[in-house]
Amino acid sequence: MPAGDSTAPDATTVDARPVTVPGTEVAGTDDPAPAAPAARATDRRSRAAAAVQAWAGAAARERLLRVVAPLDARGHHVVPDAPGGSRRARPAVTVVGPAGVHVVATTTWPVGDDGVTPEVTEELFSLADRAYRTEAELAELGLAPGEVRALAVVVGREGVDERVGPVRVVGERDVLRVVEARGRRLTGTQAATLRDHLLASTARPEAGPALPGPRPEPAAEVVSSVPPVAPAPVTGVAPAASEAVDVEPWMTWLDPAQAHAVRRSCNGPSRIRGAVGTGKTVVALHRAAYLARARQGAVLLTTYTRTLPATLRPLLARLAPDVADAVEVAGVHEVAARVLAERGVACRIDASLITAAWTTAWGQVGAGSVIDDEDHDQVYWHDEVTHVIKGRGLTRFEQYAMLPRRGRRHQLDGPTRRVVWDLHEAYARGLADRGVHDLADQVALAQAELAARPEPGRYAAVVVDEVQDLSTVALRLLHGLVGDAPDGLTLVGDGQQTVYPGGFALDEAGIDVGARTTVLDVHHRSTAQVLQLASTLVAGETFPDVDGTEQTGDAHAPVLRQGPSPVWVRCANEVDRTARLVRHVQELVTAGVPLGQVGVLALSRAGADHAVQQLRRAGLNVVRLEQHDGSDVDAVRVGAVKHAKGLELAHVLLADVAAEWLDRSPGGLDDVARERREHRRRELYVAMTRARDGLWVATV
Ligand SMILES: Nc1ncnc2c1ncn2[C@@H]1O[C@H](COP(=O)(O)OP(=O)(O)OP(=O)(O)O)[C@@H](O)[C@H]1O
Repeated sequence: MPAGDSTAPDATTVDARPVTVPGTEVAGTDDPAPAAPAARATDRRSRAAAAVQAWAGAAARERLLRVVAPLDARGHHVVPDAPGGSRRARPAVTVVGPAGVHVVATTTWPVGDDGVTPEVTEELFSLADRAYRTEAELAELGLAPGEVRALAVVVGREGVDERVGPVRVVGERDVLRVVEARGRRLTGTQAATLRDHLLASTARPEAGPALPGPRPEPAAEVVSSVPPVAPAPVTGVAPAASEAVDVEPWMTWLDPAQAHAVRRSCNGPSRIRGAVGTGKTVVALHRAAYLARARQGAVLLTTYTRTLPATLRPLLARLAPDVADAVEVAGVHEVAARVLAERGVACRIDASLITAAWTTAWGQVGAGSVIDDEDHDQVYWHDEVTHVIKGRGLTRFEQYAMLPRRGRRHQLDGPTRRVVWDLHEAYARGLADRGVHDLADQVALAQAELAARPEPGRYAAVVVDEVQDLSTVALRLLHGLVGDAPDGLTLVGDGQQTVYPGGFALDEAGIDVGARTTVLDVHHRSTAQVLQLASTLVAGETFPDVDGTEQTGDAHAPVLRQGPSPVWVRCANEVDRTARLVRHVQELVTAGVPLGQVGVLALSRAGADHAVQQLRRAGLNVVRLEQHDGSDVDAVRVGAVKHAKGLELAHVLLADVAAEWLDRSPGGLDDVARERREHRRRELYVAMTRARDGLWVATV
């Protein structure tokens, strides 16, 4: 078909050409009817116009069906769109198949240099709106929002590939290639489910216009995972093992609460929470991509853990190649460092000088004082200074004297707090004397810098994963980047997995999430057996949630996936434990488990170092988690639990667990011992729940 045909009349253009439409009694302008009264003439004219419009609509539909015929021939389902949209909307079809969902319409896209006319703008806007409505409808079943694409086709053309907002404009002869280039994303069962749903919905009347834009906030305090319309059972459309797709299953198919959380529109900062393995990181990735598509400007996806961004970056590139460049994935310290560098603010981080500053301060203030007791080690006071004091950005002793110290069980009296404050000041002097800053200073400097000279356009939105690990100052920094803008700040996390003792509440950082919280409750990672053992560690325990309340963990739906029982070995001594650990890794390798799917996690650095040494001695390839760049290297992952946050492995071995940490009720513990034990057990809980299939714990 010639290029010029793209401007042929269609349903949006009332053309008065003299055409006789078969099956109608209405003729064109040379109607030989005898002269009649004016009213009858007007009536005839309007009936003629309607008939021509109907004809033109039918022709446009036919043309559209010709455009998608090659897809039909390749096994994609073509579903006619429901009537609706704007009066001038072109007919559209939804193509559902292995390559995802495409809402397709033809366009009068300009051929020459005329630019985009208002008519084309309206066509594309209308198509984007149809795709948006389809996305909303299919999200109820769990289809990931990014899977619905809007395709405007220039009839008779080849080699056209333009993007106008969310709409991709392609030539007719490019359609098949463009669609199939997306690879195999949906299983046959999923595609058929979507087709049936769309076919059923085309039969029902439109729910009225639903243009993209601000949507009303829900009245409920917490949005439950139950979608507004009962979805098809997730299990019914989840990919079966025999129907492999080219992408990770979660990239295209979400559970309904996840899909809701990704698309939810909020008039201010919002929160997404859920127990371990409920897909929070998955949702964070989807939401970052979703916001990048919906907005002008960059989106920041950030987290506290330095190692997690390296894992997230390649996932995002696969999930959303179309917007991967618009999403910056960076740890919060990386963001702070960048801000300072851009503004020429000096900030020198030097680990050995930082340690020297601490050691000197401890010698000057801590050693021999009331805080130098048997109950607390220096790590406790270091955490108190860096997380509790500096993490909040406290500047005066009076602030610290009154602080509730949420999450720290051991109460400190006034004189003790005074000593801790003196220690903090001595440490600060020590850093200054050496011309260095620690990581808490780095974030505080960047936060102060941005507060003094804001940069409102830097990011269109910020999505924070593992928010429970951030400090108050880090949250202020991130909040400062986007403020309370609609959908500006999305906080994702689980207070039960807190492994740093800052204990902050969102209001300390000036953040109010109001009723804008979504709770995820389908566990997607571990077997029921792994989860059951891990859950005993936190059952009945409370933790200070970022909403300022004391919480027990979020519940999740029963886990159906079954696997072997976790192994708990009681070893005679350390030598015995190491030998068994190495042997178990070797057994997994012999059983065909890839080395990269085995993780050895430790609670202490010494435990991780020892495991690395012994595994290497046995000839096994090892990569330290803190040095891992997220690539798919064939080596056992070894590291501290802190570095395993957000990660998962098929098999997890715990290298340095003390038997008493697993003991349910030791009794008679004072506050300090109780706090330490709770902290340990929370870390163990995080470590164990990194395992998808196998868990091995050895105690001495
Ligand atoms: N919709 C889904 N379909 C299939 N798998 C999913 C889905 N959502 C999540 N998963 C899988 O579940 C596992 C856990 O997901 P994710 O890491 O996002 O959970 P999380 O809540 O962030 O976990 P944690 O808090 O324990 O770190 C991953 O293997 C992920 O691929």
